[in-house]
Amino acid sequence: MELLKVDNLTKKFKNKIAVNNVNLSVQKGQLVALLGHNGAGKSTTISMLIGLMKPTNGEIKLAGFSPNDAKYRQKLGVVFQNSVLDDDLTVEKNIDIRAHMYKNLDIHFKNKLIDDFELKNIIHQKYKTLSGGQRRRVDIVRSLLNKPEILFLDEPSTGLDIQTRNKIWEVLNNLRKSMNLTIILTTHYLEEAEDADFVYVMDKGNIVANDTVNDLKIKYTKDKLTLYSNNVHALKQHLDIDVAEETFESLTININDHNDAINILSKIKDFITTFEYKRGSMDDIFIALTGKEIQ
Ligand SMILES: Nc1ncnc2c1ncn2[C@@H]1O[C@H](COP(=O)(O)OP(=O)(O)OP(=O)(O)O)[C@@H](O)[C@H]1O
Repeated sequence: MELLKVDNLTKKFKNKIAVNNVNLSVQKGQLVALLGHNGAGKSTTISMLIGLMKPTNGEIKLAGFSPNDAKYRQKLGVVFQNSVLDDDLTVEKNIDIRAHMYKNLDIHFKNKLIDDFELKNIIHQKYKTLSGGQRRRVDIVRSLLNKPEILFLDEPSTGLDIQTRNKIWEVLNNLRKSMNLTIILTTHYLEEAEDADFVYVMDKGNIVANDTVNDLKIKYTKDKLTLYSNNVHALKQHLDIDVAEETFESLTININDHNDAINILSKIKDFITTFEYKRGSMDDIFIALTGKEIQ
């Protein structure tokens, strides 16, 4: 079922077009990534989707509602790049202030979130004394208290260590299963986009690709096979395929998949000492589409 539909979304700041005719379609329960460099237009897009910024042009519908409908806002959870919590209040107080804003708050769900995101032993600490990872976990709990249908995460993992990032995603993935939660995230982390059901790549305000991770890989990446040899010259003569990179001890070739690799390896096995096989990555996709590497 289509939950969010965005048509020709555009935002101009004076003469600058920050978001240019963006179309999005998000199905309920999907994890959708908006991937792009600094300044690509991701945050501006999110700001319009959460009703914080008025589009210059275009239409946004969430389950049929527009951003200025109260029902639209009730369906949202938002984690901003910069926290909106009160530095001088404890974690508990910050969460409770938000919880009191909801008439039908599910206390069990609130407690479950506090457990799942492991906030119990920091619950009496002031927000300003928390580490970046702890803050982010509190921010996410705050955004989920109202059991949103759709959660917007604007660069949720920036500056977090790998363990915190994994923990956050473990809990979010469980919520996706149990609540059929839909998540839209903007990210610079390719690994995060790798798990997405669908990816929109943004560059200079435009969507330059929209596809599943698998299809993006098929279209824009090649697997690489690096062959190491004591006699690179002889190896090259036995390969009937173009060489992408050459060093004094190795040749690297672009191939379609592991079946190609097995065929090639069986033909030239007597000429190599060892090999490396590397599958195409999201990085390759980004470079192919924008000419730049993402961080
Ligand atoms: N209020 C504003 N006034 C003028 N220009 C703006 C404004 N907000 C954003 N921009 C410009 O719009 C473009 C898109 O910015 P945006 O913050 O959406 O990018 P982003 O992809 O989210 O980048 P980042 O990854 O750094 O957060 C940038 O060139 C930015 O300078």
